[in-house]
Amino acid sequence: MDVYDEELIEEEDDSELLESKESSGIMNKLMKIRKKLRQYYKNVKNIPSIVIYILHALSSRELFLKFCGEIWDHLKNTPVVVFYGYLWKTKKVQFFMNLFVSYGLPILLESLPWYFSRRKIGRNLRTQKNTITNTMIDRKSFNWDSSKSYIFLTVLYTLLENIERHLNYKVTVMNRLYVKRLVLEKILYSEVWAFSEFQGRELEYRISTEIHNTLRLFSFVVPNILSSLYAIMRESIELYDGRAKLDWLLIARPIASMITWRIIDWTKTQMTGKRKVLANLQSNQSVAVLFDQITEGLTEIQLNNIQQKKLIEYDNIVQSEFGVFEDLRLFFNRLYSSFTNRSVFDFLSETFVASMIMEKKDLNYEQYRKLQIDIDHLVKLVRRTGTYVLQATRSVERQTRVVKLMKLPNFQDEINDESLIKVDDFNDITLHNITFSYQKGGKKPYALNFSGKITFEKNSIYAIIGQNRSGKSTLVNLITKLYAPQEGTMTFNNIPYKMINRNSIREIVYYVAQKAYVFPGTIKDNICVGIDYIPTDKEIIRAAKYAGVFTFDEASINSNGFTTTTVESNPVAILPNEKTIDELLLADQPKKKLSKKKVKKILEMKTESRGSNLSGGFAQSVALARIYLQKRAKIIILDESTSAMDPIKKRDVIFPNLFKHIRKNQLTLLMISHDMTYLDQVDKIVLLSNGKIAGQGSHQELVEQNNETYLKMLGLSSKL
Ligand SMILES: Nc1ncnc2c1ncn2[C@@H]1O[C@H](COP(=O)(O)OP(=O)(O)OP(=O)(O)O)[C@@H](O)[C@H]1O
Repeated sequence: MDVYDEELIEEEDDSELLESKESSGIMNKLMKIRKKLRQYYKNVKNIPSIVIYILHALSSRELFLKFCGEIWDHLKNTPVVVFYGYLWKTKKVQFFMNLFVSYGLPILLESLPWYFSRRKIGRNLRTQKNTITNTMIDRKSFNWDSSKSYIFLTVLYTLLENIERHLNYKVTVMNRLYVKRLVLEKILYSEVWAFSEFQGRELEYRISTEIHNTLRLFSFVVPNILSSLYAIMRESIELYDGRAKLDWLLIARPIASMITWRIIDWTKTQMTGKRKVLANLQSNQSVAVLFDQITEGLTEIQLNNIQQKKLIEYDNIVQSEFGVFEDLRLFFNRLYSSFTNRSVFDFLSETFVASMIMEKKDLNYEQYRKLQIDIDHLVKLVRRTGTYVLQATRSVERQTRVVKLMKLPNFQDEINDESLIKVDDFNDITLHNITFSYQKGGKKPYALNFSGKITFEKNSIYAIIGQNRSGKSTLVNLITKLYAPQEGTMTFNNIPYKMINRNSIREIVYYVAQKAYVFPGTIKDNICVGIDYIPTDKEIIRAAKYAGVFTFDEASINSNGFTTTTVESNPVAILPNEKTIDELLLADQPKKKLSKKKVKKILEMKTESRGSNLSGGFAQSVALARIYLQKRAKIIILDESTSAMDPIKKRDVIFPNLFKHIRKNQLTLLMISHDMTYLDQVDKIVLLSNGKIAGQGSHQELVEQNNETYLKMLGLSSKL
């Protein structure tokens, strides 16, 4: 039980408390006992240690409060508490439905007259079935009344059972969906760096499933344990009332039968069961991974002719599976199961006990059956309770990984944190003497480690350049508050970054990555992602046009959409300037403008996950188009977002439109690129090398300074 793990019961700082109370006599004794107890429970982690721990906590008010605090600290991150807390905040109806269906309804049904209680109806049904059967055995005439009542009770029983089941099912399905939403919310608002140990699929499937399973503890397992315990109590009382007819053999037989079945099951598992399951799981997983790899890298596999190697990999997995199937033990396992399933023990023991009891207690067969059925039912209840208790233990064990996810650092609370400043305009950003490392604790190697100052001001265009791994993207990561530097100062409008709400910074910034974020939908959907108004067709077309979405090799568009071949730019396909939507769409002069049909076709073209049906440069154009629809952004950051575009498109469409847009709207552009052709058009270049500032200034200034690194990058240095 992780609630009672070492952390919780380790030597706490209540030593002060102990000392301050040592003055009083009785208290003194209590303290000594408590010290001893503490010594004991420190070493023992089992139920007695937990009981002792609780007793210890109950010995003073302060310790009790501390104990409650500690328990809460542990519980608040458990899936059950987190999930119900989440429902309470976001979906109260579902919260109350959970409580009602799991706890309220069973209590309600049990407290209404007997024909509302499944337990009581079940008992009546068992008795009536026995009576009807025995009427037949005794060759008496058929009892229509009992039969009618049996049918009626069966219908009622099924109705009640299914109402309960249906409600349970509904709540469970909804819970499952809300669990996924909770996980999604955690992912969306968690610090990106905290995810290294979680994989996307694991978060979506494994964690969701584990949270869901642990919720069963609260919504299914615990209510069932409680209702089974209640039923055991009631059924035992009723049996006790008729104890004159009871005999120990009657009780011992089903217990012995239960134990026998346990032994049979255990032996079976020992023989082959677990090994088979394990092997199957492993091979399934390996096959899934192999298929994943193959679909991801199919192009490379085909072009490099490595299909045979992949088939051999599969054959190796199949071989390991055969290793298990060839095992003779499987055959013996089957043989053993067929024999034990014939229930020899059950049959012989029952007939033996029946003859003994009927004679000893002077019972007829009907009376004997009635007793036996009630006892069997009781044993079944005990067995069921045991299974639920086992399930409960497993659920608790499962919590560890989920708790880890719940504890992931996230900034959801920051959204409404009033103590942080919200910036709503942009003047400047400065970074001064920054040291930053991705390693925990800010240890070497440093991604950035510079002395000096970098400033980004409003209404300006900046190019951030440098060789691979020089720290360009890292600089952007710091500016967008994705990470914080270990040393140095960073300010936004002269306010230290630490004091600023990160969401407010991100409202002002619009970021486009190198690998375009393309999701399944249409090109139009992908252009409009993330904006909080509905743009007109005219706005969308203009954005697309500025970003080069219509600048392509016309031959590459066919009846199925685009081919993924590299395209050569066709500047003649550029749309005309500033026309009305109808003019834009109606114009159909193939050599100069795109027809309405083609524009529509492009915008409505289906995109696949990760943009797999788009060429790299085209996907980048789609992503770039988004910046032209941003109305709040004051800073545009492009992190190699044009790297896959052809040089003609960049020269004729992308850069002219981009710079015009930035200047016209008085925005600030931070552009990371390995493209050197536009550098004379930017206001300032920030040159990085190995995490340090290698130069700053306009193209002209850097050339005049004879900046070695810069000239080298331009290919102008003799010291290449
Ligand atoms: N998420 C990360 N975790 C650990 N190290 C990282 C991470 N991102 C970058 N680094 C490391 O930080 C250093 C700087 O990387 P960064 O991506 O900032 O360089 P860059 O100049 O943008 O490079 P490129 O031109 O290749 O994109 C590199 O050594 C890189 O390996």
